[in-house]
Parts: sequence; structure tokens; C-alpha cells
Amino acid sequence: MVPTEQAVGLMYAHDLTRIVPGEGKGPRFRRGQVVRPEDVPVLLAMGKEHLYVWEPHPGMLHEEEAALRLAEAGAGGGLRWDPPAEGKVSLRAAFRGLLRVDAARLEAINAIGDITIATLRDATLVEEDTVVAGCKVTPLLVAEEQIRRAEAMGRWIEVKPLAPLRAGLVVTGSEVYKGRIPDKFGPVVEEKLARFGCPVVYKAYSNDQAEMTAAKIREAVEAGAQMVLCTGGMSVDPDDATPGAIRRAGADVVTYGVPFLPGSMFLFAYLGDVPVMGLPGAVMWEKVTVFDVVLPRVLAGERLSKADFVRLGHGGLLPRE
Ligand SMILES: Nc1nc2c(c(=O)[nH]1)N[C@H]1C(S)=C(S)[C@@H](COP(=O)(O)OP(=O)(O)OC[C@H]3O[C@@H](n4cnc5c(N)ncnc54)[C@H](O)[C@@H]3O)O[C@H]1N2
Ligand code: MOO
Repeated sequence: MVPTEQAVGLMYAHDLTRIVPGEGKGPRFRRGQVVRPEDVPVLLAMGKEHLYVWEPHPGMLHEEEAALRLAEAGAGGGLRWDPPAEGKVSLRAAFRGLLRVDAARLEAINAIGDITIATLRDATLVEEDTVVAGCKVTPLLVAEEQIRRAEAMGRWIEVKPLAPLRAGLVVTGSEVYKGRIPDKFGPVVEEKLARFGCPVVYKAYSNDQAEMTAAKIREAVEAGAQMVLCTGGMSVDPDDATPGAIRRAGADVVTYGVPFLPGSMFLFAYLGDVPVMGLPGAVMWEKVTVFDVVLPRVLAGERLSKADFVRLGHGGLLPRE
């Protein structure tokens, strides 16, 4: 560390951030640049009367190298990263996909001491180029030993690609089947599927009879559907026959009821390898429901278990506007 007036000709040891309210924030001087005489008044106006100048220290890593090593060791597929800026390396999704974060591993790495890694939530759908994690260490120089320990823990983040599936749609409800009201649920589901490029290869209406709905679920699979979505009839009224119909079609129910709102009366089952879902009324009515959480995971090729649904409760209450 040297007084700023005496630093001319030496090398900056880290990026120096300038923040001017209303104007901007960013690195004004970069690590590795040589301090010029005209920098001195700017630095003093930023409140920097002393500067760290670069000199190597054995057993210690510079913040930028440490952050890069954290990114390289932790990132699985589907990620790319920017060069370090202000000591931080940001990981970005290389394509639209499902972000998976090993939260337990991440917690263990953040417990080491000087490492701070922040991510988006596990199992989030992310668009291409979204920043999904920021890797940083707190001191300018960090013990390499800490970074080695993080590296030894392996990968803790990836973005999985999504592959569209052919969908079958069974819209239940006597009111729609008998033409008393127009179908408003089918189009909502079709629009959501279209966003993921999933073609609807089968669509049928069913009365509130389990036998008829079950037959249509099986027809959907015979027509080549790789997942079947049934709408309506999911709660406790005498005419709510959809859960029974899904069982009757021969599917094994993974869960009926999910700790997530809206959409808690959601049902998820497998008919062989084909996911069959029962979508409650909220999926037609609310913009975002448990269906929007489950669909990307299915398209990412995950086989979901009861534990995957049980875990949704913490954070599963979507805030209301
Ligand atoms: N006592 C209870 N009441 C409710 C419960 C419960 O557990 N106990 N669950 C609530 C939840 S959660 C939901 S969600 C809703 C309704 O769930 P359902 O899936 O059973 O919905 P339906 O009864 O079939 O329909 C509700 C409503 O939406 C209209 N609808 C349904 N399908 C269509 C369609 N294709 N096009 C247009 N409109 C449709 C239907 O006519 C009804 O008006 O129950 C809560 N209540
Ligand atoms: O299952 Mo309902 O709101 O929770 O859709």
C-alpha cells in the first residue's frame, strides 16, 4: 500500500469503482493499469488517499484469479462467464433452460470463510444470457487453500437444455363438454406449451366421468403424446372426477396436492414414462402457478419424485400483487 501521490508508475492491484449518484457506477481504473500522473486528482476525488499496488504473494491469490477459479470449478454445462469486473465473475446462461443449483454444496462453499457466491434460486427457468450467479471473494488477496477447498467440492451449478415434448390435452367439465360455456382452459395451456415449442398432438373434451376421461388419457398416449395434461375437476366437489380418472387410466400418482400456491390441487403422475398432470382451476385463472414450475423440469428431462414436490413449500407461496 502506498500514498496515492507516490503511486505514479506502479500498477493498480484491483479495479477501483467510482459511483456518482444519478450518473453511474463502474470501474474507473482497472487492475494491471499503470497509475498515471493525471489519475491522482481523480483518485483523490474518489476518496482514495492510499492505493494497493501489485506485488505477488506466495500462497495467496488475487481476487480476480480466485473468482475465476471458483467459476471454472463450479460451473457445469450450459454456462459461460464474463471476464472479472470489480473482483467478481458473473456466470450467464448459455441458452434458455432450467437452472439447477446444488444448494447444499453452495452453502458449504460459502461457509469456507472469504468466499461469497450468490445465485438465482434452484430450478428456475432462465433465458439465454441471464446472469445466474456471481462469484467473489472478500479480501483483495485470499489464501489459495480456501479456493482449493471450494474446487474440491466440485460443480454446484448448471443450466439444463429443454427439449419440447408432444402434448395431449384432455379438457374436463360438463359445462364445456355440453357447450354451455366456451373452453377457456385449453387455450391457456396451449399458449403455455407453445412458448416451449411443444406441439399438441391430441385434444379432447370430457364429461365429468372418470371412465370417459381415463379413456381419453389413454387415447392421447396412443396418439403419440409424451405428456398428458388434464384440466379442471381437481378439487372436492362431487363432479371433480379428474384425479380418479388419472388413476383409472393406469397412471401411478407421484403426488396429488402440492405445497405451492396457487395451484395446490395439482396432480402429477406417470403412465409408464409419460407424465400425466391434473391442472386445477387456478392454472386457467392465475398468471403463474405450480404448472409453470413443473413444466420446465419435465422438459429438462427430469423424472420427478414426491420429494421434489415436498421441497416446493418453502418459497412456494407466490406473492400477490
Ligand atoms: N371446499 C373447497 N373448495 C375449493 C377447493 C377445495 O379443495 N375445497 N379447492 C380450490 C382450488 S385450489 C381450486 S383451483 C378450485 C377449482 O378447482 P377445480 O380444478 O376442481 O376446478 P373446476 O371445479 O373444474 O372449475 C372451477 C371453475 O372453472 C371453470 N372451468 C373449468 N374448466 C373450464 C374450461 N375448460 N373453460 C372455462 N371454464 C372452466 C368452471 O366452470 C368453474 O367455474 O376450487 C377451489 N375451491
Ligand atoms: O389448486 Mo388451486 O388454486 O390451489 O389451483
